[in-house]
Amino acid sequence: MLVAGIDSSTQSTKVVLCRAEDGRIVDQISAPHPDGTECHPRHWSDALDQARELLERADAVAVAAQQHGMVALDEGGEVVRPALLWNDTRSAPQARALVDELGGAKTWAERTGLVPVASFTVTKLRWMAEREPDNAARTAAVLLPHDWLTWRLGAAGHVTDRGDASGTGYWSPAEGRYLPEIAAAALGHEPGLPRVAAPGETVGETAWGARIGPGTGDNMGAALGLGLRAGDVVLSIGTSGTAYAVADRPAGDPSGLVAGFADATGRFLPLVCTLNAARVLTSAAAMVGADLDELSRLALAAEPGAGGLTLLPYLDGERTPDRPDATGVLSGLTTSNATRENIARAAVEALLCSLADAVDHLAAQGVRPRRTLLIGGGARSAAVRALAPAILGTPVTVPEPAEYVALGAARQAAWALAGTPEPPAWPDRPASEHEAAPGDAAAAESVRARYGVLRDATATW
Ligand SMILES: Nc1ncnc2c1ncn2[C@@H]1O[C@H](COP(=O)(O)OP(=O)(O)O)[C@@H](O)[C@H]1O
Ligand SMILES: O=C(CO)[C@@H](O)[C@H](O)COP(=O)(O)O
Repeated sequence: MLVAGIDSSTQSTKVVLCRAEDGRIVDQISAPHPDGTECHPRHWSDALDQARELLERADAVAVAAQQHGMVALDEGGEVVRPALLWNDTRSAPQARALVDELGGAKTWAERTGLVPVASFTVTKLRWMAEREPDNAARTAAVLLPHDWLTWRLGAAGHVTDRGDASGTGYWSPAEGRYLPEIAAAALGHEPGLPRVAAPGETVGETAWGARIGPGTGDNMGAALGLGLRAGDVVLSIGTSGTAYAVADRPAGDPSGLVAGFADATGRFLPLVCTLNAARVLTSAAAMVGADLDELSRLALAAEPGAGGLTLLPYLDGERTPDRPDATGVLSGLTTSNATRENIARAAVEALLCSLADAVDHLAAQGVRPRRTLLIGGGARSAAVRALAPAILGTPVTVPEPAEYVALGAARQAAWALAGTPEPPAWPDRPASEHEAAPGDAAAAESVRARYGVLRDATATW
């Protein structure tokens, strides 16, 4: 039996076809999405259509997709406007207003596991209600990207899962139910919301007769694809930077730094997300006129500390910390340290400092890492892999490069096929272990200290 897992993430769609019994990959394909922070959902289905032949070989399929995006549908199921994505910051003022209106950060964290920032769906509903009242009035149902793709594949009605529902801001992870009054307060009327399927449930059948799993958010998908265990902390360097761990109890962090998501297995997934990750490297590469491999080589040729350069990597505004209007800052520049090598090094160190902050936020909520895993496109950078242990202050495990989100969706599809209470036990994939080089370890403390000073000094800019 074969199963297909779909990862419809910010920059692209990736599909893997695997053997259902052990997850061995037999084929894979990818197709790009347009750039931008809003996207008509038809671009996701167009990208998926390019994988149609591969998909039709599968006996079961499931979709994991970028979280939080607002897909508004009218009475007839037509898309009302392009989806506002998780990295669109226009709803930051609405986020602040919603926090105040519904009783403050502590109440939000207790009720929904989240404190609204612009990423979460609920704030996008409010933005549409205020700025596009006609679109809001026409909105009969609100889905997330994975819900919409799952429906288009043939699900029986609108369906979601706990993982993705927990990123909306109108679902309670602690109680496992919607809070429709919050969606209504944001939008101006109560929209139809997708049914929350059980983990491992079959939610429909494709046109070619394959079972459809419930799908989930991309981070929950990666957790399932990695077979995450207690004590594992994942750092994912994709368009977003994320740090997360599985937990038996829901999180509710009133500071809003940690989002108290649910996972795709019935447990929970406390998670910190930044807006700036792999693209910090692509932007730095463009700055120094290099490709990504050359950027990595340049960074490794520089001394630890980048000759005194520090980059604050909030290029597209930032979500953690909540600074939607922030920009990047390059500090400490002199005539003697302004080299391509130092700029490359500063970019890699900045990305890793931002992830180290994310791990600290998880630790403040009681997550104690025993193993740190590095995944996502950015983990393909040799410089990231080499410098991560020193900046993070811990050895790092890098699973072999693979599409872990898509693999998680495939494992969920295999689960739906098996109809068992637990997902099939797929073997761990090979991984490499990385330790800090002595010179890097000694310098890391001052690199993080300088980064912290710049981060805090710019908080009110
Ligand atoms: N060798 C590399 N070095 C640095 N970044 C890389 C490398 N290979 C891919 N990337 C980056 O990884 C990102 C894509 O990662 P991915 O995890 O697939 O993101 P997403 O899930 O957000 O679409 C792109 O921004 C790409 O530039
Ligand atoms: O908003 C979040 C998590 O809360 C992001 O992690 C999105 O889910 C997008 O992920 P990538 O495209 O970076 O994989």
